[in-house]
This record gives sequence, structure tokens and C-alpha cells, in this order.
Amino acid sequence: MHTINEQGADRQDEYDVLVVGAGPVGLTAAIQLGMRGWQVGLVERWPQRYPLPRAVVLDHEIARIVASLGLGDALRTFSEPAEDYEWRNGKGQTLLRLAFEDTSYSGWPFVNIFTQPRLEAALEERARALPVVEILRGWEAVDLAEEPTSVRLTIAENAGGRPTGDDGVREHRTLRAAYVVGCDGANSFVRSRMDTSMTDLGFHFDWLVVDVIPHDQDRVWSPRNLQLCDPARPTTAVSGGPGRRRWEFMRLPGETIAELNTPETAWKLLAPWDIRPDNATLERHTVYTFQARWADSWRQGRLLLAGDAAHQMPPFAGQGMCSGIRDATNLTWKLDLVLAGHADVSLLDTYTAERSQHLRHAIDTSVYLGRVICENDPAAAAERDKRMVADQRAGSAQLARMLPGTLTGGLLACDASGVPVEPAGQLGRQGQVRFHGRTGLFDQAVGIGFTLLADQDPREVLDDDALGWCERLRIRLLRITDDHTAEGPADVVDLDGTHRAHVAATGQQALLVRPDFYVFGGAARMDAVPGLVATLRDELAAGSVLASAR
Ligand SMILES: O=C(O)/C=C/c1cccc(O)c1
Repeated sequence: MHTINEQGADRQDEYDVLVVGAGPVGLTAAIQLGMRGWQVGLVERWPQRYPLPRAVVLDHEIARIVASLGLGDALRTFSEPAEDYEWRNGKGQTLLRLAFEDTSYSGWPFVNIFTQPRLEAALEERARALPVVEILRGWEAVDLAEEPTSVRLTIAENAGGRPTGDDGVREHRTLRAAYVVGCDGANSFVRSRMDTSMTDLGFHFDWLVVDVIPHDQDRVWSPRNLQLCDPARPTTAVSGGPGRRRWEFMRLPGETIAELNTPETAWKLLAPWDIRPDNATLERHTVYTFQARWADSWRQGRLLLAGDAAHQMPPFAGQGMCSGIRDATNLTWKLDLVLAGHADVSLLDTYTAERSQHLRHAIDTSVYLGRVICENDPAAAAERDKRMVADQRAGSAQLARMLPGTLTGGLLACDASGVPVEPAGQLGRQGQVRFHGRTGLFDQAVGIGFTLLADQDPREVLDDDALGWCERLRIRLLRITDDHTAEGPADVVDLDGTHRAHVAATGQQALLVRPDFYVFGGAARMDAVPGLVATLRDELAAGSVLASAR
């Protein structure tokens, strides 16, 4: 125990992992580690939660992750299916139209619009319910030192509304942990202590972001989510979650941020949308600079980055917060295995490798969409319109490539030349199942963690040594069946056929799925299952886990 404060008290607090930043990404990481039993210190500089909306989009994969934290019922109360996403020019012609299904292979609507403060409140309540997670609110990270077997983080009390920056009068504490994860936003303190360069695509546009609660809650918005690519004022008009609307207005040349970022300007820009002070409440307005940049390495020894600390992107693909929650989910099961001594520390190198390829896709999509809308030159906009309207009419519209849901390298079953063998890297499926008398989505009925899902009970083909190893790693060995009367200990009844269809579609008899829902690898026949399990075991143990990311 070692803390230095003004009174000279001496205290040091020990954790397995320290997470800096209690936004959605930090909270997710803390919960995922806490659910696995690790002692987590979650350090947050602000004494109170930020009460106003920011991110609005959660895709199906992220909805599945949020539900896997035990928050599925809560999520349904503050999110709604996005339904559509339309891009129009200044004349109202459609440039691009995406229709989103109300369901998806993750068991959740394909794209969801949600209210971030409600998500954060639910996450924080969940974190507080875990006795191993300690939330240190109102403490700011001020120093960080990596030592051979741990990291020392010094935090300073931040009692007032904003950090005073006057460290001399604040109480300090020293915390120690095996790893520190910086989820502390675009100006990350943790990143500032790492030796990582940043790649910046040079996409910088200022937008006024406005959140509104219309008083007429029955008003129908069609399309529900619109990007108005009018060079006179590029504008976003989308849902902000149940009962809310979000507008974004691009700053034009000659306008200053100061004159854009006022309630008067917000109301003036909202007026053409029939949103006025007498029929709506302005929840917040702020100017963001939309950027596309990322840290080139998200790990340095015992320091790791996730979320905005690792990357920032424009909001047009709705992938900013989703990417951060994907980071947390990719990282925490790996930290779990390393902390438990089940995997070589080099497993953590797959974190940047796996996430950065996926992230690059999200950033490229966001920037592609951003370049469509952030156009204030009428001539260039007219050219863009001609091209996109023609593509639209010809049915060859280059649909914004939403995320592929695939990993192309990392901890995956690979061939001899290090190339992942399909279906390795695919995002797994989730349907309705019954397991041990529980009925519901797979994660809620069965649980989360590594899963070996096969046509036949996998325990029949594994020897005692492999079975013991699977048990130590809490790998679930399951038979997926359409026999609704099946009640064996390994039987998962596939009520809507999702899982059997996926196994069959991949041409496999068994799939080994990672805790982040990506397929590690498949076995075309049951007699290949022991080899698949052995491959995972070898990869985790040998430190040779880095398949080339292409
Ligand atoms: O806030 C934005 O600019 C984008 C929102 C949005 C809405 C619906 C679907 C998406 O992929 C993004």
C-alpha cells in the first residue's frame, strides 16, 4: 500500500488491471474483466457521469456484446432499430439508400440507434454490482511508470467540476496493476505515456452537433436517418434513440466555431426542419472536429489503448463507439488468458493486429461516406450527384461497405503458410436456443466464453488431456441439435435453426468460436476436432499466435 497525500498518508492499491476512463469502452472492459473474476480499478477523472448524448449507433455485433454483459433487457429500453439510412442531395434526389433488417445473425437488429447516457448508466450500475470492480470517480491519472512485473499509476483527486491542474493541493494515490488499459479518449493520458505514432488521414471537418427532444413524440421521420448532402449546408438528421433526434450541421467557410456553437445558431438551423423552441427541447449543442486518425500501436508492454484513445473517425458509418467496444471485447479475453497463465504474453500482440485491420475498414468506410457529405463546393457536389444518381438508377450504387464482420489475421486457425482457413475469422451467429432448460438467445441461455459447437457431442472425440485443458480454459463443449426433446448435458437445442445452418453453410461439422464471437476455426469432420483444439492450445502456449493480418 503506498499513497502520498498532503497528510503524508501512505497507501498503495493493488489490482489486476487498471482501466483509465469510465466511458462506454472503459466500463465494458472493466465489466468483462470483472465478470472473469479479475480485480479492476476503473479510474475516471470526472466526478459525475456525462449526462448528454454523444454516440448514437450500435450495430448488431455491439448489441450482442452489450447483452452479453447482462444488459440485453436494458438495451431494449433505450435503443431502437435504425430501419434505414438515406443519402440525398440538395434537390432531394436519393444518392444512396440502406435498409437495415430488424434482425441479424447476431440475434439483434442489424443497426440500432440508442441514447448514450442511458447505456453508460446501465454499464456503470452493472460494473458497481461486481465486487471485484472498484470505480474511482473524480480521480485523474497524472503519472504512469512501467516496472518489470507491474505498472504504477498515480492519480490525483479531481474534486471540482473540472480538473484544476494544480496537483500541489490535490490528494494523490498510487495504484498498481499488471496492466493499464487507456480508454481515456482522444487526448488520452495513457497514450501520451506510450511511444506510439499516430496516422492521420487528414480528414478534418467541424460540425455542430445538436440533440433535440421533439415534444410531438408521434411525429414520423421518413427516412428515419438522413444525410442531406446539400453543399449549401451539409446536414445530418438522424434518430437519437427513442424519443430523441440528432442533427449535425457542417461548419461552412467563413463561419467561426464560436458563432456556430450557440443555441441561437442551433435553433436557426433547426427551423427549416420545423423544430422550434415551442415544439422541442434543445438538449445540447457542441462542435466536434470529425477526424480520421489512429495510434499505430495499441500496446506497449503493460500499457494498452482502446476506444477513442486508439482511434477516432467521422460518425457517418456509426462506427466510433462500436469500434471501441469491439476493442474492449477483443482485448479482455486475451488479458484473461494471459493473467491466468493460460496463454503466452505474445497473445496480446494479436490485439493491435486484429483490431487495426478491422478498424481500418471502419475508418475507410467513414471517410468514404464523409467525403460524400462534407462537400461544400457546388460544382464538385453536382459531379458527385451525377455519378451517384446514375449508379443508383443503374442499380450499381456503390453501397457504403458496412463492416465485413471478418478477421483476416490474428489468433485464427491457419494453413501452413499462415493464411486463415475459412471459416476462421468469420463473426459467429446467434439464434434462439434451449440449454439446460433455459430458453433464449445463445449467450444468455448458454453463457459466454470459448465455445466448441458441433453436430456431435465433442467430448466423444477428445481424450482426457484435451478435455482437462478445455475445462481449465472454460471452453464449452456443445452438441447443437434440432431434436427439441434433447436434454443431454452438452445439448443445445437450436430452436430457430441459426446455428445448425451456420455450421452447415461453412461446410464444417464443428466450429470453435472465440469469446469475442469470432470463429477460431472449423473441423470438416468430427475426427478433426482434436486437431482443432490442439491448434488453439499450441497457438496460445507457443507464442506463435500472430497470423499475418492482410
Ligand atoms: O451521426 C451520424 O452522422 C450517423 C448516424 C448513423 C445513423 C444510422 C446509421 C448509421 O450507420 C449512422
